[in-house]
Amino acid sequence: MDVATASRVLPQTKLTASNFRTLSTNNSSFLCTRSRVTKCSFKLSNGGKEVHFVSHEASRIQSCGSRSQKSDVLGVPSLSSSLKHKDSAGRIFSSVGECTYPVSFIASSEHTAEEKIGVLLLNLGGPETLNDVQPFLYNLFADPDIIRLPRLFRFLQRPLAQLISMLRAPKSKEGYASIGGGSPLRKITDEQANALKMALEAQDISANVYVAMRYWHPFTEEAVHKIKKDRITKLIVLPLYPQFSISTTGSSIRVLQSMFRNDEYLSRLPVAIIQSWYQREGYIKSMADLIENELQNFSEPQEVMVFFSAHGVPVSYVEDAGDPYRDQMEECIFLIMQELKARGIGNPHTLAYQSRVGPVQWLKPYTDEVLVELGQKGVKSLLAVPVSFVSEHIETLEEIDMEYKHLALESGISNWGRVPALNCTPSFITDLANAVVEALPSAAAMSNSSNTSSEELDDDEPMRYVIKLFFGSTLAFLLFFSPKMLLAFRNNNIL
Ligand SMILES: C=CC1=C(C)c2cc3[nH]c(cc4nc(cc5[nH]c(cc1n2)c(C)c5CCC(=O)O)C(CCC(=O)O)=C4C)c(C)c3C=C
Ligand SMILES: [Fe+2]
Repeated sequence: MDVATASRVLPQTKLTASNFRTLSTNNSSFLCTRSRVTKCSFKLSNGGKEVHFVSHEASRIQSCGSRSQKSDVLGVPSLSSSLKHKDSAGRIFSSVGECTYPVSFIASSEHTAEEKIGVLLLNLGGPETLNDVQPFLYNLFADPDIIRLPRLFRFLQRPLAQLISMLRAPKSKEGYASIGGGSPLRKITDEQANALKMALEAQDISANVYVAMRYWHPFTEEAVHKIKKDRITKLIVLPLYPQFSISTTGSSIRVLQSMFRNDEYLSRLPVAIIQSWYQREGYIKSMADLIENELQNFSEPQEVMVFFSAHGVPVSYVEDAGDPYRDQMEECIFLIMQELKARGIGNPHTLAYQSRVGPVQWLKPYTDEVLVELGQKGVKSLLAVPVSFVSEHIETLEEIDMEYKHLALESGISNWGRVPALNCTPSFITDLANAVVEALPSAAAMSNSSNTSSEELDDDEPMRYVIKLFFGSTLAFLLFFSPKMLLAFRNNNIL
């Protein structure tokens, strides 16, 4: 895939929900001129609506086959989630999400001796002690990309976060207590950062690797402060989420953008952001290796149902806000299964979504419901594969290993296995290092453009604003006074 990841780089991005929606529409064409362009025209075929994105120093990387290819190569990326390409080495990658944003680049600068390269790993963060749980939850629910309130109700974000975090904390604490009293995420992410630094060194690239957590230490702000202190001259932003979601990578990028926008040094710093990398050959093969190994632990490996369990997101993210998460997840599973098939492993498989929170609809099917159904259908052996996250965390160690295992056994699935998270698997870390190397030539300064916040969504159109206002009020009313919500409050299992 090589520079394919770089095609997901999005400095100067206007990260708005309307962009997500507009640009994730299928059957669309995206037209950019080559080299430095001033205008990218995105044309929707349904309805003929045309949207123009103007950028002052625009050039757009299109997926290309060779590492030596210059970053100012422009192309005609497709938005179709089903499109797949082969690179010069015949490896398959897809164009999913390439045009999720209007993207602009300054032409590449060569890697020079004086350069101080930084790699910023984005992650979610987790409470390190039980006392951290409630403030961690507050940070999470105070994020407008996690609880997406209509603009008119934004003033409720923090009080709501306070309320929900307090109600959720006892249940969360139980979970964290059962996995040793805190999240292992910081330790594992630090190990991944060190391993990545070494993997880059093995390619003669000296880089500082920083960890930026969204909801707990070390916070994004702390990492950015270090980057400034170290006078980094080129930065690659690498989310530790293979698939893009508004709620994860999108949220962290929004924070970065608001920090970079108003800082003289940061706004000039050449940056490349790798949006998603679920389709990278190295990642797909590493996942297939883990599955292949784990299947060997079953007495009849070919009988085992391979059960992919991904973290869910509310349906509205995908269907209203255009989050590419579900499409990317489905394609990711397709690629892993294709890789297994190529190795002669043709097990049945299924995908379900776990960890739903609160009274809204989440992506379906739900993991717990599917496990029960599979048990009823007579499935006897099942291998759970956590797929949306690359480190062990509460949802693998507690939710899958304890809750779902228990449910599966109760439902008649007698042979249970679980694929470990990738953590520091060497082939995976090497692939991350390759992704960084491939993105280096495309680093470009972030724009000073003023409007990058997802809070400034699509309220600029009066009609849309009125509609949002109406549905927002209805939603808030339903949310606060629905029997389900009241029941949830009463049972203390809210969110
Ligand atoms: C790709 C991964 C993840 C997506 C998408 C995601 C969306 C999402 N999550 C919540 C609510 C919670 N998430 C919590 C913890 C948590 N979530 C992820 C990953 C994704 N979340 C991770 C890696 C973790 C940290 C785990 C750790 O080890 O600490 C929690 C807290 C834990 C709990 O109480 O269950 C909540 C709550 C929402 C609402 C959401 C999308 C809108
Ligand atoms: Fe989560």
